[in-house]
Formats: sequence, C-alpha cells, structure tokens
Amino acid sequence: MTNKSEINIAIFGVGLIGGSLALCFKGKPGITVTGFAHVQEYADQVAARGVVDHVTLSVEEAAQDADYIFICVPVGSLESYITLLSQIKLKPGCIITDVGSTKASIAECARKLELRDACFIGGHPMAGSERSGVAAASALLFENAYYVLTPPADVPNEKVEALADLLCHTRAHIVKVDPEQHDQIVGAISHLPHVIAVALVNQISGYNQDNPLYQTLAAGGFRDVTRIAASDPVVWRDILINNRSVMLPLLQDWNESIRAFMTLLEQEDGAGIEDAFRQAGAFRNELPERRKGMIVSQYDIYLDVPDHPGIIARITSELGLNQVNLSNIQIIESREDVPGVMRLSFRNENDQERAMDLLQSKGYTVYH
Ligand SMILES: NC(=O)C1=CN([C@@H]2O[C@H](COP(=O)(O)OP(=O)(O)OC[C@H]3O[C@@H](n4cnc5c(N)ncnc54)[C@H](O)[C@@H]3O)[C@@H](O)[C@H]2O)C=CC1
Ligand SMILES: O=C(O)C(=O)Cc1ccc(O)cc1
Repeated sequence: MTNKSEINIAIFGVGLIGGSLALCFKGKPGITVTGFAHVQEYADQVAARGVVDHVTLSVEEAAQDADYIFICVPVGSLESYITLLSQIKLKPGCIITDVGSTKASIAECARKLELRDACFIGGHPMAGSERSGVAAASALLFENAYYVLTPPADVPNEKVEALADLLCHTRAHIVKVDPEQHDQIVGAISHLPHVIAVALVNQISGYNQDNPLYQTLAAGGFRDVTRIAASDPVVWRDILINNRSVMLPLLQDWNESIRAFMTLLEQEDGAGIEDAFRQAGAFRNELPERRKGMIVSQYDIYLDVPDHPGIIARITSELGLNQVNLSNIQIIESREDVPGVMRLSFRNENDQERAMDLLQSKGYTVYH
C-alpha cells in the first residue's frame, strides 16, 4: 500500500473508466483526486456525480501538483494529452499512466517524448462495460479483474511498484505485459468480439427492417452474444483504427472460420459440425472464472418465475431481508401465463452464492 503522505491524483477524462478509478481513490487517507474535463458540460456532470474532490477545465491546474496522472480519454486522444503534458512543468517524479485499450502506439509516443523528471507507464484495466460516461462509473468495476501494466525497460522498478501499490485501491490483479503482445491478445479476445457483435446486430437489424418479427423473437443467445454491440461508438472507433494492423489479419482468420462452417453445411457434414461445437465447448469451459478473467463485474443468477404481479417485489424483499445486495434485475422473457426468466446480478461471488441458496430454499428454480 502507498504510504500515508499526501498524494495528488489527476484524472484526465472522467468517464466510465476515469470515473471508476476516481471512485476507487477518492476518500482514501491522504489522497486528493482532481478531474480534468475538456468541456464545461462534462465538468458539470463530473461535479454532480461527486467522483472527484475538484474538477477543472485547465490541463495545467489538474497536472501541476499531481503525483500520478491517469489519462482516461479515448485512444485517439491519448497521444495529444501525453504530448501536452511533456510541454508543461510537472511535479518532479510524477508518474503518468493511461487506461487505453491499446498499448503499443502510446508506449512508442511516450518513448519519443522528453518527459524530463516524469515517467510514463502504460496501463489497461481489463474490465469495463458497454456503458459509458461518468454516470456508469463504479468503485467496484475493477475488483478481481486483471489490470495490465506495460512498463518501459528504462523506467525504474520502484516507479512501477509505486503505481502498482496505488492500484491496490482498485482491488484488481496487476499483470505486466509487453505492449505489442498486449495488442495482439486483446485484439483477439476483446476487439474481434466487438466487431463480430456489431456486424451480427447490423445484419439482423437489416432483416428486421422488412420484418419486425426478427426483433420480437430475438432472445437469450442473441442478447448474450451481442451485449457489447451497444458499446460507445467513439471509444471503439479509436480502438479499432489504432489496432488495425492486428485486426485485419484477425478478421481474415475469422472469414476463413466462417468459410469452413459454410463448407460443413454445403457438405451436410454433421460430424464436422458436432466436432466444431465440441471443440469450442471444451475451450470455453476451460476459460478462467469470470472474476479472474476479462471484464464483467457482475455475478448473475437466473431463475424461472411465474409471470404475475408482485413476484419481483417478493424476490427482492427476500434478498433485502437477508442483506444480500442486488446490483441489477432483468426480466429476460415475459409472456402472460408462461414462466419468465429473471436475471439477478450481484457485485460479488459471495452475494451470488447466498442468493442462489436462499432462493432455492424458497422453492425457486435457480441456475447460473
Ligand atoms: N469502455 C470500457 O469498458 C473500457 C475502456 N477502456 C479505455 O478507457 C478509455 C476511456 O474509455 P471509457 O471510460 O469507456 O469512455 P467514456 O466515454 O466513458 O469516457 C471518456 C472520457 O473522456 C472524455 N473525453 C473524450 N474526448 C476527450 C478529449 N479530447 N479531451 C478530454 N477529455 C475527453 C469524455 O468527456 C469522457 O469523460 C479509452 O481509452 C478506452 O479504450 C479501457 C478499459 C475498458
Ligand atoms: O463489457 C465488456 O464485456 C467489455 O469488453 C469491456 C471492455 C472494453 C474495452 C476494454 O479495453 C476492456 C473491457
């Protein structure tokens, strides 16, 4: 943990990620958090949400006393901010970091800059959501997620350790990765799924224009596979353009996978289709548990519920009476006289398990 002397943290871009970091740090002993917003309207939102101690529209004012500067703007604006920071007088020893979803280009930009007494250590919390803006910020967003750092070889180890220590407040697991390797892997496990989700939704949306029954019937699997298609367009424009040299070969491989599926269908190759599902299921079942892997700060359970008035209140009051904290609730399917499926989301595994036990003991059919 950081020692208890005064620590000033500046957050540039107080949106989903910047605001969530701010909430992790704000109110901790000896820490003061200043937010920088580039537009008055955003500054007002940040102030209203109360995630920082101060908010300012001045880069200099935010940066000048900072021990740590977190640049949390979209990837396409990262380089202009680090360049700006290299041109102003910073506190000696200041550590600049970022949260961008790509790491190679910002590392290269920082390497070429004259940062004088400051240093740059790239960062990427591997947690987030399809939501954006400070309104969606949460102090629990990074809990148990991985937080990648990409320290350059010439940055002293004690600087990297100081940043890692500060990040204890996020309760994420720090992992150090080379920037190019980061972009390759994250391109495959995060950026490619976002492209596929968007393409899939737009394909179905096209069919839906001629027949709205597509949307009406879209349920379970379609929703699960396409949640991330609702992500912020500007954030994702920047990520994909920045990581295009990784994305283009990945999309080429994707085309070939789809082509291979078409061949299985053309040849009515049932065994081949079964093999494809078996192979995929085996790999998917081996994925690290959600709390240790990529993304999602929610722990969900599902339960079958008869669709009648009062049922939601009954379930939520059972949980409330037993001090199980619910973070979200959603009816996935609901038609009169047919059992519906309710998704209950929790912020940690303990609440998830307690809810499961409790509702099972009350006779509900509950599953993960
Ligand atoms: N959305 C996610 O789940 C994750 C995003 N990231 C990365 O975090 C960064 C921020 O993303 P989010 O917080 O999701 O986006 P966001 O849209 O919620 O927040 C971005 C913030 O930057 C501000 N901003 C935009 N352009 C700016 C500019 N030119 N100058 C100053 N401020 C500006 C916005 O007003 C907003 O407060 C991106 O680099 C993204 O790649 C990293 C991990 C997860
Ligand atoms: O919501 C999700 O599932 C995400 O994929 C969130 C996310 C978005 C961008 C990142 O760089 C990391 C995580």
